[in-house]
Amino acid sequence: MGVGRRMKKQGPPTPLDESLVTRKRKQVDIPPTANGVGKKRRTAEGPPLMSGAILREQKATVNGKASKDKPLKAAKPNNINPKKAPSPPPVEEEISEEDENTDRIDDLDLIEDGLEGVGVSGLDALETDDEDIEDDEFDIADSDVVDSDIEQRTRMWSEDEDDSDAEEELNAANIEGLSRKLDMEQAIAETEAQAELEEAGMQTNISGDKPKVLVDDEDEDVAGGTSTLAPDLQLLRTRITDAIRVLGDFSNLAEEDRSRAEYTAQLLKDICAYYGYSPFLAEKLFNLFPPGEAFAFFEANETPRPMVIRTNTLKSHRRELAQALINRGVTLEPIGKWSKVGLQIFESPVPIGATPEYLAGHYILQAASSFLPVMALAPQEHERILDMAAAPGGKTTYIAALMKNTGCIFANDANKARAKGLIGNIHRLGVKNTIVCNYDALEFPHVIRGFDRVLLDAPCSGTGVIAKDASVKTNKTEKDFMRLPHLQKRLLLAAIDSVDHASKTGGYIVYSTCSVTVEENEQVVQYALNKRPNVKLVSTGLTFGREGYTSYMGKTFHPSLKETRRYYPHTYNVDGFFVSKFKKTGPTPANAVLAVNGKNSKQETTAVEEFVDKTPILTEEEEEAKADDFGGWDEEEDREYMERAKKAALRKKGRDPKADKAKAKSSDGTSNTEDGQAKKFKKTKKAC
Ligand SMILES: C[S@@+](CC[C@H](N)C(=O)[O-])C[C@H]1O[C@@H](n2cnc3c(N)ncnc32)[C@H](O)[C@@H]1O
Repeated sequence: MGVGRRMKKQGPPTPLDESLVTRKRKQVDIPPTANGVGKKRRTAEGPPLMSGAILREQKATVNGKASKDKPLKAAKPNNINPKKAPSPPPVEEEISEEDENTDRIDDLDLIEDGLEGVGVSGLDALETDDEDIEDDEFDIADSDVVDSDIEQRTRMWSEDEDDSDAEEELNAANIEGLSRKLDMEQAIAETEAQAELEEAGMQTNISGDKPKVLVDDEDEDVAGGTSTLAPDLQLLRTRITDAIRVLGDFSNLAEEDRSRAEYTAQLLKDICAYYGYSPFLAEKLFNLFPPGEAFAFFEANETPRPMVIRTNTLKSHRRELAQALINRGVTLEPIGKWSKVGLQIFESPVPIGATPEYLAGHYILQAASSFLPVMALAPQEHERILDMAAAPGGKTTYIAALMKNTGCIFANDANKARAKGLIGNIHRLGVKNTIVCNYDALEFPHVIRGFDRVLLDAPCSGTGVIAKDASVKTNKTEKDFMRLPHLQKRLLLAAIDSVDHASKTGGYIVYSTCSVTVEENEQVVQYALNKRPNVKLVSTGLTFGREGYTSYMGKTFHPSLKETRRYYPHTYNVDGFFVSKFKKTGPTPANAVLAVNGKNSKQETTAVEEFVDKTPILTEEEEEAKADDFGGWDEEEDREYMERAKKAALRKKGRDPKADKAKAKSSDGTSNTEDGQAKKFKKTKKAC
């Protein structure tokens, strides 16, 4: 590859080619909605990525509306063949118990092949003062880069070098011109979009005021297909957009004597046929948004999110890494002001999961939204952290990097095979402060507790990462949305009970999922608030993301749920995610049962022997005096807790603990106080 070509790749990606029908079609397809979703997507089009970003930043400054939770480029459509038809409904596969328990992996670390089309990010305009995260002082001008690109690249890095760059460009002399230019661009985009909408209307027989959406006779549903005919995707799509238009302006556009429910039912049916969702999941996801936005969400699930890598600051610096990859012909740029370690990869002639830098552990492939729970956790150096469901380790290794390999992390995963993958990543990235364990995390407060911070990145349905795993569209059933929240609730209580409320530096719990359903998020958080009055929700510290629901479909949640954050593919071009942060304010009250390793939830509420977090609140001197090599815990006390837990569990099963003890002694010659769990615990502690 010649220098010229390489240099060409270094700059921001070129704007989408006007001649491609795909762009137009994408615009046409966004129905104008009351909430402006369609409009947002249209107006985000136009200038090249970075210059667009800079201009938009300037405009935002001009208007004084640089909204922190409204990324200026968030709604930019992906450039991955927007014409692509949605994936057909996947063939239903039988899911093994293990797969079910594993649930979603929100990291791409196992991807080892090269890049093909990579979407344009909406991330780079997100703002934050991520002061906690260090960046480096790599001088880009010293590189072997040909001058012609330096200008572009300086812009590309301006956010690191000088946050005020964009504002400096905006001065009294050019403010008016820039503003006018932006207005013009916006006007052009809107006119284009309008024309295309009209054109779309004319292409069908529904041109006119009242689109024909409702199908009277199912047998004659040409668009939706019959038992013998494949669905007509183009017609289906048009009907979907028309239904959304009607629902957005019902009094004017609906046919006479037709109800909203009829239109909604038809729309849902068409969504299922077009995108391949089960009716159950389509409805669940549809209900999260106004119709127009739901459409944007379903659309976003058809294109992959941008590929992102996280610099491993234990081994490299972002600029140094970027330079090394640029030299290999990789086109990349920082993901945005909100992260100083993320790089978005646009194009690469080499497999990004097999470069020498990758193998040397200078970076990890990690979805952008997967940074967020760790940023919310905000681990401090020398702390003791528990990552309850850690494999394959994207978040664990980020925590280790933020802690600069100090303190101690317990990285746990119930799945042994996945825990091995976690070990691999830990080694590759040079993490030295982490102990990998393989417990059911429900056991945790009885294995070790007293952590400064706990991350529970819970197993979930993966409705936020459908673009990565389309099987979610059909393989999640009603049962999953009962089973998973049930597990998540118990895991969250275990997370809370594992934290030291008296931690001098922490006392925080972060609960996150890569799912967007309310059952797995707000409802789980609300359950924890109900069961543990010794925690409260606090700000995640994340500067963007939508507030969590405080009410949803007749359910009302605590007002503090607005401290939680939701992320969607169609708003920030990131995987769907949910992040919440709790502060533990006191010991678990006596009437609450410390989360136990019960096989059923009843144990939590009906245990005869209650386990109470008796951790006293100590003064600083007492804490210091108490602290042993690992922040202070009492082995005798833990053994006692474990024994009592075990006895309670046996009694509940109707067995006599004494008889079992005798049996255990006779079979392996050891006392049941030295059971597998205690041994594991001892080993773990020794290793630490
Ligand atoms: C969303 S993934 C975690 C991703 C991980 N935090 C990361 O950033 O790489 C959920 C994990 O939970 C694990 N898991 C499921 N049930 C568990 C349980 N009861 N205890 C501990 N881990 C569990 C799964 O094996 C899976 O690795």
